[in-house]
Amino acid sequence: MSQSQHDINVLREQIATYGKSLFDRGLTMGASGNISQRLDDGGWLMTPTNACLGRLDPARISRLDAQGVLIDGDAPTKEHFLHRAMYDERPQSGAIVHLHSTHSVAVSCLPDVNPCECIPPLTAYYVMRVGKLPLVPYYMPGDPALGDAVRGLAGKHCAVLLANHGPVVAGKTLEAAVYATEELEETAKLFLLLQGKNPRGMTPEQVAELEARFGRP
Ligand SMILES: O=C(O)[C@@H](O)C(=O)COP(=O)(O)O
Ligand SMILES: [Zn+2]
Repeated sequence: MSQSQHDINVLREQIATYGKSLFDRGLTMGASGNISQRLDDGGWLMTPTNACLGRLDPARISRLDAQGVLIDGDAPTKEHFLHRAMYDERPQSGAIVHLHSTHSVAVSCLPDVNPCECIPPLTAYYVMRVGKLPLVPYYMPGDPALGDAVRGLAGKHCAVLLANHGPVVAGKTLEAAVYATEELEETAKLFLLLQGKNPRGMTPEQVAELEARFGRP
């Protein structure tokens, strides 16, 4: 059964609350970033294009039907196809967060980043929340080709890093997607702090043990 209007309004409020929390902590700036939530009827709530995540009006959050047609609220983020590509490949995911969080963006600009795993497994929590983070080649924001590029990776990865742009992170719930985005940003910071220091990361055995115990994110 699909959600009631009341349930959808609660989800709208939740997007605005998390958006403000992320913005207030400097995890995204200006009108950058976007958030979406899958709905039971096959549609989505998405933040409107050019909206500041810190000042979202829940009533103006875009609601799209299962075909991606706007049925309520303002025009959606220009990355709607990127979010939809990720949902198509990840039926287990209920929400997606895209930010321009500083340290994650910095990693996305490094020349020698490993495109299969932009940040090594430095901590257990990173392995549990984010896992292997692939790099998506640079595309202009809003380019539909970005959706196709993400589609090829999203089935196996809950998070991807857009080159010279920022992270896109899916979670079972919006809370889970936000937590994973925060963990990614903190680990990107650690990774940058440790540049040139030859850090001791998690061993493949330790990573495998975590995956066996907690599953892949
Ligand atoms: O970087 C961009 O332009 C977009 O990816 C973005 O973060 C904000 O775009 P809108 O969601 O369309 O405002
Ligand atoms: Zn962006």
